Amino acid sequence: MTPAPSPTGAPRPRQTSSVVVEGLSCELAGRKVLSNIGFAVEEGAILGILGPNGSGKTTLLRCLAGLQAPSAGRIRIDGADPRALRPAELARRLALQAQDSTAALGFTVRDVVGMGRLVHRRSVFSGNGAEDRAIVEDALTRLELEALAERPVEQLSGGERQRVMIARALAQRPRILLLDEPTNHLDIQHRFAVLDLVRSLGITVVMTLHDIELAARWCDRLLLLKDGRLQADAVPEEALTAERLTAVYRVAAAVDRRPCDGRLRIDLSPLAPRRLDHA
Ligand SMILES: Nc1ncnc2c1ncn2[C@@H]1O[C@H](COP(=O)(O)OP(=O)(O)OP(=O)(O)O)[C@@H](O)[C@H]1O
Repeated sequence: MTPAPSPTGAPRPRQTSSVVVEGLSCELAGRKVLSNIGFAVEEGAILGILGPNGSGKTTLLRCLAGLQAPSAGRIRIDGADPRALRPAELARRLALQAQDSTAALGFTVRDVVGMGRLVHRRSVFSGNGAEDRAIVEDALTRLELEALAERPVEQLSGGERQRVMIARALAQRPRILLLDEPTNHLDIQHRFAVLDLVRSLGITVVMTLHDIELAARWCDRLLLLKDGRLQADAVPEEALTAERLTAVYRVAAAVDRRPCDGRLRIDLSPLAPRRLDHA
């Protein structure tokens, strides 16, 4: 997959924070699923969110995208509260690739990627300009979807559909990209390719991931969540200690660096089974 240009061409200098979260808590169905979360993402940086199932990763992304109201705290997306922005204005600032792509069923791949351009039109009924078409073709090419462009999305495999949803988010040409487990259906080659592509965009990216080594390799900073609470907010080398991985994931962990390139090597294995004491 070919790296995409940032909307303005060259990657922007990393100076200001494009995402700022302070004291964020969120309740769903009367249960607190995020508690007092705070962090900032520098413009152009990639933030990875890690944590076990149910730790609040998707809820945090939904809060950033303005889809979920916090019960306390403050979120700023390029200086603005996402829930105070008009939908079109918010969509020009950020794009969310969600895990659930059922909204796209019944459309071809090209149509679905083209939906990323709708936010840039005055009306959904206004014409599909040459620039829009070129951006859609570019996104299809970058995600290696040209051969699938006329196929209905419901006929695609899980990994192909995942690439379509990423292409749609790219076609939106946002300043901030939110990705919810962008690699979970992808084979290893496409995982690397998609993450290389994301890295090459030069825009701010916040993504949830389950693969800890991929997160360590492609993210500038990592958040670790457990039960809705922040356990770490640091560069991968500092966030991913063996003690913290054991505490967060309840697995045995060993972390060292590969001699060949100095990258983090993370070895996880089950904890010794606990004896079940029966009275
Ligand atoms: N609409 C909802 N109503 C009530 N509870 C919800 C709702 N959505 C999520 N939850 C709960 O909130 C908690 C956090 O869910 P969330 O989807 O954010 O976790 P996650 O870290 O993304 O999990 P996973 O790794 O399994 O995708 C979970 O306990 C989940 O059951």
